Amino acid sequence: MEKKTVTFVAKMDEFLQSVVSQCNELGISQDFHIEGRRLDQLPYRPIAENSLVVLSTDRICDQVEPYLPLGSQAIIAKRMLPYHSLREMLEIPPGVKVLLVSDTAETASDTIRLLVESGMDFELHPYYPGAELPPDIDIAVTPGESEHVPPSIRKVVDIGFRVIDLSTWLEIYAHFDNANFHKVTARAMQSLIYITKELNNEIIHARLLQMYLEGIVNGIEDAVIALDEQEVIRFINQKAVDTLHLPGPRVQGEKAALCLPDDFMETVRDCGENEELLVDWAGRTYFFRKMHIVMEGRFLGSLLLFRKAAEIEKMEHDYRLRLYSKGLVAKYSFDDIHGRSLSFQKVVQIAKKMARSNSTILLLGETGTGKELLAQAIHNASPRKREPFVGVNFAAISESLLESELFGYEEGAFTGARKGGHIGWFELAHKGTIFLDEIGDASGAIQNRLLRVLQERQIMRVGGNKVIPVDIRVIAATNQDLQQMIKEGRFRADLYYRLNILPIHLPPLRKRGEDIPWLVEAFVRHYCLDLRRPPFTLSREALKAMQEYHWPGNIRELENVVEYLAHVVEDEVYAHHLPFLQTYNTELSLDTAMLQDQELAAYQEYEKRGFLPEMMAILQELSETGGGRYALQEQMREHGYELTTQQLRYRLKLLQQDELIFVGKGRQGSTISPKGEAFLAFYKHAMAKEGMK
Ligand SMILES: Nc1ncnc2c1ncn2[C@@H]1O[C@H](COP(=O)(O)OP(=O)(O)OP(=O)(O)O)[C@@H](O)[C@H]1O
Repeated sequence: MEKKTVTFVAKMDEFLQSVVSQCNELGISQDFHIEGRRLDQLPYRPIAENSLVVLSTDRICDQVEPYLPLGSQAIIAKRMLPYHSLREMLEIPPGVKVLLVSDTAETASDTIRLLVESGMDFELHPYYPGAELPPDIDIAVTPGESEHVPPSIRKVVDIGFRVIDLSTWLEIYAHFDNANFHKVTARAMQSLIYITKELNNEIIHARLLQMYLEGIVNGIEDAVIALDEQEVIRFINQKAVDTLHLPGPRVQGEKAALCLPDDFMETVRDCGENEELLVDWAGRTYFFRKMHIVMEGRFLGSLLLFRKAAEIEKMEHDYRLRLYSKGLVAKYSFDDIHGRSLSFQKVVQIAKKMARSNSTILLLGETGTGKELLAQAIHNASPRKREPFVGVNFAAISESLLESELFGYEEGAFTGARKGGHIGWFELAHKGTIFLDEIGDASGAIQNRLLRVLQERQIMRVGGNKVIPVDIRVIAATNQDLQQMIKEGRFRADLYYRLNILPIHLPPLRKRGEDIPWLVEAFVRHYCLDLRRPPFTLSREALKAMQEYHWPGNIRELENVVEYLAHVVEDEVYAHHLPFLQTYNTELSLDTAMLQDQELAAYQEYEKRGFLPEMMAILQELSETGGGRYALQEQMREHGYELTTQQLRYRLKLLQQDELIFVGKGRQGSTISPKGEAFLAFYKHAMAKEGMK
């Protein structure tokens, strides 16, 4: 059978092209001979006789009429949106303002009508070249006219040309009595089924996602409520239902003001975006936070999160306890720092100011001047106070261990490396403060690595290949003259400049004699309380002697002296009681039976580490001669103890920490303390008893 002709007439080529592709898609070209004419072609490309003429719009009827061949009939095409455009349109949130961009006012309003008929419920504003652009719109929809979209639009959805509606195809088939229309509907249905399936999958996916999200939000510890822009409750988790004593999640969909407590709603309104408040409702304190939900630049509502303040405090407390158990806390604050001299007050004032900044601090001062105390106080006055404080003493740990302790190591980094690797001090200090004590004792290799950490704020574990960023505040301290060490090539100048950003010089005690009475008073109070004994006073000449003494061990030494006095004097201290004015005085020495728990612990610790005899030999040497480290090293060698400088320094440090010796600055050397004498006597006594058995 000869195919009948259908001629489509339109102003634009694009319409004719879209008809051709629709005919191919739906198999219409198999039933009809399809022709296309642009309006301006009609004078020289006549329409075939007996052809059915389909006009793209009724607006061109008058222009086409003169060219209609005798006996041919014209119909107006009804148009619809292409199915594939539906998906993209559904992604636009309902109620949003959308610009409908087309080439003319007519096509713009035609498309708007089509969209409204298809159930799209966003606010559509027509736009075409020359039209005024309404304000506050950043999404545009266009039927293949994206070149007319104004540049201020952020998102463009091109739905493509409107295609011929199925009812028009039915009219064409009916006109020629062609019974094949069912094939066309079948093909059209296929596309629809495909789209429906896709949408269905998306709905299933969205439901699953919602279930997951609800599971997550119900699982978290915070109470959560989501309100839309009309303050209707869109979501509420079980925790919120319980906290506010609500009848159940069925309040979802209700106006918040009608079902949530008044004082709660007051907080919701008072709280700004992303603000956090501490509020009291029904006699309990809560931590409340409000966040705005914004999509495609549009405010969709608010997310309210709240929790009992006591729970947060408990969490913080538990966290602090964990830090305590690992020894990662700073015990001291500025309240524990005594001293009223002008020079010292200045130091404290500067330190308090520096605490607020994040910059590196370098504490310089002789041994015992309070560098570590100050570092802890700075940490506790800084915004990092709730985070770890990690102290590293470069003199107390051997070079071989130091690198892996500082930076951690990966599993298998070396023989003996722990399974699962090991977290280093820099990582432990993340978010907190790392205190690099005795930095002058760091070896060249460690100085190199430290420099890199300070520059890059990231570390790499030993045997690892991953860089780990660390957010740390660095406080370094030394009693050595770093500038002199730089001159001698023992300290890197660039590391010094990285550390010396905010330097604080702690004055030695001999330069602030006016502090001595205050310090003595504070330590007397402390130790007498500790020993549960009445406080004692210092005679005028004892105080004078103290102010005249040169205090090589600074405040640590003064503290030790007061502790010693607290053990041995009754109610008044005279100059002859002062240990630094005596050579060893048996009458005043502690009875070995009086060995305190702390000393006993030290004794057992040395024994456990296997260097009790060495420690006693050091004490013996110091009790006989005293003196500098080099001489001591030599004397120890004579006694058969081969100690490296590092080892000797470490042992002296331990003895000093246990208050058995006083360590002087530089070449001043160390002296045994009265406690040390008692300790030594106790040891000798124990050895003698051992020998008699
Ligand atoms: N201003 C002070 N007020 C009260 N106690 C102080 C003060 N300064 C120091 N101390 C006490 O003196 C002792 C030594 O202080 P700290 O360990 O901080 O000194 P340091 O300068 O770090 O010594 P080193 O260089 O030997 O490590 C500590 O017991 C500390 O509590």
